Amino acid sequence: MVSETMTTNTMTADPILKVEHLSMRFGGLMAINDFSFEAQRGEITALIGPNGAGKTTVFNCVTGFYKPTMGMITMRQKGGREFLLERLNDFEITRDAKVARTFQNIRLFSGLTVLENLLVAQHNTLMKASGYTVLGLLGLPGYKKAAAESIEVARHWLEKADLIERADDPAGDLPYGAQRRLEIARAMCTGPEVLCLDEPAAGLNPRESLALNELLRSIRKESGTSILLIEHDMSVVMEISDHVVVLEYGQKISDGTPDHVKNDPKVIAAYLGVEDDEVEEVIEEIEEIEGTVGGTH
Ligand SMILES: Nc1ncnc2c1ncn2[C@@H]1O[C@H](COP(=O)(O)OP(=O)(O)OP(=O)(O)O)[C@@H](O)[C@H]1O
Repeated sequence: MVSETMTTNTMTADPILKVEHLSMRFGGLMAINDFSFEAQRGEITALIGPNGAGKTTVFNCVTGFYKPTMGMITMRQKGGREFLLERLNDFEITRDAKVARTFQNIRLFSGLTVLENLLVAQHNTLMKASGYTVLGLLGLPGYKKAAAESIEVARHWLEKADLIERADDPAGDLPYGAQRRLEIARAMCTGPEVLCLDEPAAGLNPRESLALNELLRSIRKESGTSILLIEHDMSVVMEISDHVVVLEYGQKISDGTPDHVKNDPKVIAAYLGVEDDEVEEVIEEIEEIEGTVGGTH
């Protein structure tokens, strides 16, 4: 029997992230209520749901910005090392577990150049190579090698994000869509195993949206980084995601492939703002209206 909440192929399952029984309470509000899902290694997993459903709260729990009221978030790196993210601080989640994130609102160093933004992201690696001493910065061969490598990494991601021509321009001068890609390139420079993107397509025009899709696809294909995505733009979600999880009022209402989720009456009801048993009726009405409009041409 196929379970109501279909998940991706369990035969080949290799979850990089497991969220189990997650709950988050803000005063009297249960923003997330006993929410569980898995993100598979190397896949793009999208977290969708109406406004206020709790998507950003889940993200904030995964990335250490919030400590969940209850639940367990396990991240398993490709080498087999496991981290219980709910027990770590945000900087440990980034540095040790290798989970990177971007935010709904762009947070670049707008006065620094595009290239400098990518080099700053590799500060931790460079400081380690310096032995945390000024002498190290000046003379250690290990530091020189690490510095050359970080420029190579930056160049690689500049090319992937189609920003190489703008490398020496201040980040703040880039068009909006390019700034979004720069944020993602900057996160990739830290060598993450999981990349969490909070509404990367928000405010993009269709051309910028296409460039974003291409960048995300190339990240999945070439780096093997797993992507966890919150997104309102359904064309982006349906085109690039391997797996979609739907939240409503802090609870999971659907989980499966984009096609499964798209046709799930519970999801349609949540987005239309109607009761489950009214879905068929509403869809018929919409089809009738579409038919009438189509018929006038
Ligand atoms: N720090 C907080 N303090 C109090 N309430 C919060 C806090 N963060 C989120 N909430 C509440 O939790 C609920 C879920 O919010 P959240 O931002 O996670 O939803 P969302 O699905 O990301 O929404 P949107 O799509 O609008 O960004 C909302 O009712 C919100 O008001």
